[in-house]
Amino acid sequence: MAIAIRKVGVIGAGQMGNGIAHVCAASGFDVRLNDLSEERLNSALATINGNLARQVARGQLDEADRQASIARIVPALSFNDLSECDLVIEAATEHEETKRKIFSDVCPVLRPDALLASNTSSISITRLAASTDRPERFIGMHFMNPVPMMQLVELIRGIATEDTTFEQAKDFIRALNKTITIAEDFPAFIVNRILLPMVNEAIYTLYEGVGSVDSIDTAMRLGANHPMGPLQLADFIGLDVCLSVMQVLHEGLADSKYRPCPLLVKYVEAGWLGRKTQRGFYDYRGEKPLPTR
Ligand SMILES: CC(=O)CC(=O)SCCNC(=O)CCNC(=O)[C@H](O)C(C)(C)COP(=O)(O)OP(=O)(O)OC[C@H]1O[C@@H](n2cnc3c(N)ncnc32)[C@H](O)[C@@H]1OP(=O)(O)O
Ligand SMILES: NC(=O)C1=CN([C@@H]2O[C@H](COP(=O)(O)OP(=O)(O)OC[C@H]3O[C@@H](n4cnc5c(N)ncnc54)[C@H](OP(=O)(O)O)[C@@H]3O)[C@@H](O)[C@H]2O)C=CC1
Repeated sequence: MAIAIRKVGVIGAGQMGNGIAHVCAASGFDVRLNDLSEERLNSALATINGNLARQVARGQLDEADRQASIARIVPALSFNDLSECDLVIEAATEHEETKRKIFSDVCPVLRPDALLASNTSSISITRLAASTDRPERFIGMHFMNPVPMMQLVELIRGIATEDTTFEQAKDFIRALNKTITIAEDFPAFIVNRILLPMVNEAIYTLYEGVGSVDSIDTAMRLGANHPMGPLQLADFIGLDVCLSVMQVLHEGLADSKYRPCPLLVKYVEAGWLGRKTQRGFYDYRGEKPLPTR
């Protein structure tokens, strides 16, 4: 039975969670934003405020709408604060056990008819759904980074996702004024099946000494008209996410062409995760980003 989606819970207030909360609130939905710490939630609200202000400065939003949007986002430190949500979107770390633990903790407090979605970049929706009490009302809803700027949402049904869930998810994404593409539930779906091997290949190009960080990013920005070079993009996505996606592809498709570049592994092991840790293929701690290799 279809339910009206008015109140949206977002679990994980990082790069993606704050962007999803931003677009939901700006589209008129009430939002409950959850993360592990009050500090992270406050930081996310500040980021959202800044990005909304950026849209006001660009004339994409008026000041009254900015204020109304931010007022619709309520921090939710406890999963109990999500109990009245019609839809909950999980956007926590790309680590299957973390997601499964979130689902086992949050499902008991949700209404039985509430929908549950994951913003996972790559992990099997069917497998994640099986770890919930509602595989029929579970779906992959894959937003792109940065969420307020990117038009696409990839929609992925698990084997048990019901038609009503699928239709409601499509209506919800359309209400966000986003464009839907449908992917089958195979490792990394469509966008990351194509994009992340390219990013991994750019890291191999650096690792093998074919080019420098600067020459590789310049080559692809000016040679292929990419808005960001692949190494800049890797830092933007997060090197931990890039590595997780390559590991899911490598394990899920059992093809050595998806093996993560050892240099990517090394950066993640060093905690150099890109922009979110101020250092990855570039060092962001100074005036302008400086290549770290
Ligand atoms: C990994 C996955 O699972 C799937 C994915 O998401 S793959 C990644 C997909 N995303 C991409 O490929 C992004 C490629 N980059 C771009 O399209 C563009 O560089 C961009 C849209 C991100 C920015 O475009 P731009 O014309 O440079 O915008 P501009 O106004 O100059 O903004 C530049 C800055 O603002 C950010 N930005 C602008 N508006 C923003 C908003 N509303 N919300 C968040 N960030 C915003 C940009 O990321 C960039 O960051 P810094 O402020 O730290 O420098
Ligand atoms: N980065 C990208 O470009 C894209 C990422 N995605 C996907 O979105 C999801 C989030 O990615 P991203 O936003 O980049 O990751 P981030 O690391 O930026 O944010 C993840 C957030 O989830 C929090 N978190 C971790 N465990 C829990 C928990 N148990 N309960 C609540 N919050 C938790 C983290 O807190 P803490 O840091 O304290 O652990 C962090 O604030 C991933 O599945 C990723 O694959 C999808 C599209 C694009």
